[in-house]
Amino acid sequence: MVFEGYGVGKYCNSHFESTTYLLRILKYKKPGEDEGNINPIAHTDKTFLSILYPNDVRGLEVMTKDGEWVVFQPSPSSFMVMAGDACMGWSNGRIKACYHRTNVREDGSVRYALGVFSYNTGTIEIPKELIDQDHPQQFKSFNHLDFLRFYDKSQGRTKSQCLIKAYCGV
Ligand SMILES: O=C(O)CCC(=O)C(=O)O
Ligand SMILES: [Fe+2]
Repeated sequence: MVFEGYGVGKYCNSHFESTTYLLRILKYKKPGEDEGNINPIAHTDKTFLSILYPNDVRGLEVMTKDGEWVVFQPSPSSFMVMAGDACMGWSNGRIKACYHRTNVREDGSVRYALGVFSYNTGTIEIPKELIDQDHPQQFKSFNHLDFLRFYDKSQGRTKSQCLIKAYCGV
């Protein structure tokens, strides 16, 4: 859908042939008084796409482009699809990586979510159709798995920042 929406559907097959998925069960709760912050700090995912299916406990918060935090309202019939850093690189910055955090506020509530995270095993290149005078190239081609290694090494120092610019920004 995303590829077709941008008129680059012809690259879809080759992209999916080199896509791999990670399925995780996530569990978060409001931290106890002596626990500090046990939930993920604000971040962008390092994925291409992340798909979340949570239970009915609220907690996922997403930052709007105006800098406001909004709480995602879970419903049994909805999934949350978020662009990660790799999608931002691939789309030449047209699709922004979603800045989000988990913040369970209700005492005793436990948030469970199923997360499907997609990664590309090859080199990600911006489709030439997405580069023009109005949209000059913002990212060099990059290997997604090498980008994850770069992220791993920068843990703690830059964990909360969108790293894709630091990694392969032009
Ligand atoms: O609370 C959630 O479901 C999202 C967790 C999250 O941001 C992540 O695992 O990257
Ligand atoms: Fe996340």
